[in-house]
Order: sequence, then C-alpha cells, then structure tokens
Amino acid sequence: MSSTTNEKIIAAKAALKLVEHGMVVGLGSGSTSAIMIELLGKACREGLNIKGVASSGISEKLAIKEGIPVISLDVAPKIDINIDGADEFDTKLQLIKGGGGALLREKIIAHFASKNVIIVDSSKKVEQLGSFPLPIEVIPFAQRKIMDELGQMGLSPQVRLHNGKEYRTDQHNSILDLDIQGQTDLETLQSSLINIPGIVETGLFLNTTNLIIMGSGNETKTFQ
Ligand SMILES: O=C(CO)[C@H](O)[C@H](O)COP(=O)(O)O
Repeated sequence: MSSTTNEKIIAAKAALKLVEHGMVVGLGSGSTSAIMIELLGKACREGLNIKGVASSGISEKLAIKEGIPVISLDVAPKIDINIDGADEFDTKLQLIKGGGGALLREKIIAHFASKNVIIVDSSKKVEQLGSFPLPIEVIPFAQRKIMDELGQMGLSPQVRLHNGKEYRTDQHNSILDLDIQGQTDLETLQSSLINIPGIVETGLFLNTTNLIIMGSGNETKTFQ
C-alpha cells in the first residue's frame, strides 16, 4: 500500500470516531471519501445506525453496495456531520475541491451540514491555494462565452475531458479547470466567478470547514 493511501485510511479512521448512532452523514466523493464510505459500511454492518446523503452518483452506488441506507437531501431532516476529501487545503481551512467533478453537490451538502470534516493525506496541505487548478461547474450552453471571459481575466480555462469527450457532472454540466496561481484574494475571486451567469458553482470552499484531519505518516494532524 502506498504511503498516501495509508494516510487516507488513517484520516478516515479518525473521522469514523466522530460518527454517532442516529446521525445523518454527508458522504463525500473521491478516493479518500470512498475509504470513508467503506469504513462506514463496515460499521453499519456491525450495528451502527446512520443514514447517508451522497454527494455524487459514484458515492451513492458505493454506499448502497456497502449497506449504508442512503436518503436524498430533500428528506434528510438535517445533516449532522459531513465527511469529505479535498484537493488542496491551507491552515485557514480554505479548500479547493472538485477534482472528482462533484463540487456542486459537495458544496450544497457542506452548506447544510452542522459540522464539516475534511479528511486528507499530507500531500494536500499547501501554503497558498492554487497549485491545483480550480474546477468550476458551468452550464454547457454558456461554456464558450464563459471561457472567453475567464480567459480575459487571466484564468486560462481548460475544458475538462473524460475518455476524449467533454466531462459531464451528475447535473449534466461541464467542468472548467482554472489557473488561479498567485490569486490571494480568494473571496473576491469567488464573487467574481459566481457573478458570471452560467457558472453554477466553484470548487473554492472558503468558509465551510470545521475540522481537517490529515494523515501524516502513521499519525493524524488536525487543523481547526
Ligand atoms: O472534491 C472532490 C471530488 O469532487 C474530492 O474530495 C477531491 O477531488 C479529493 O479526492 P481524493 O480523495 O481522491 O484525493
């Protein structure tokens, strides 16, 4: 097993300790969240009584396979805890997410959750966000014009591809990956992007996270 995978498992095991009987749990997306879902599934099979709200079709399928009762956000009375991964984080608990293309539902769940826990391996910690290209979800109808505008803003948008075709999200939208290196005013960047009609959401998670659990070697480090 790679040291990165080991760190993801260690972080997920630490997060599992925060999940209590009766909770509604937000299920993140990506490889670290998949480990989390597998751990939650095992705990459910051993008697833990929780319900999950999935942030992507892939996570939903995995959760069902693992035996976690999955409910839709609409019928969830609340989300007690949301456990998700990240592509980058800084010590101000700001994140870039969306490497797996699930940023919209991930951000919706994060907004409605009482507590947001991010689980990561140590490669995800950065001084300043932006080495990882920022994913944004856009309506395909407006994609070409949005790309022109983002190009003028110096953000070098790239259309995300999958198997040689344009990637489509669970909501049938496109993902553009932006170069935000050197951008320090992330709140303003978020406002500028979200104000462009056709940009549905961005992968900047600036004020949602309560706790980050990072696997570091055989230990965890926390940021809160
Ligand atoms: O935001 C995400 C998916 O949209 C993931 O949480 C992010 O890409 C991290 O993935 P991984 O755990 O595989 O490194």
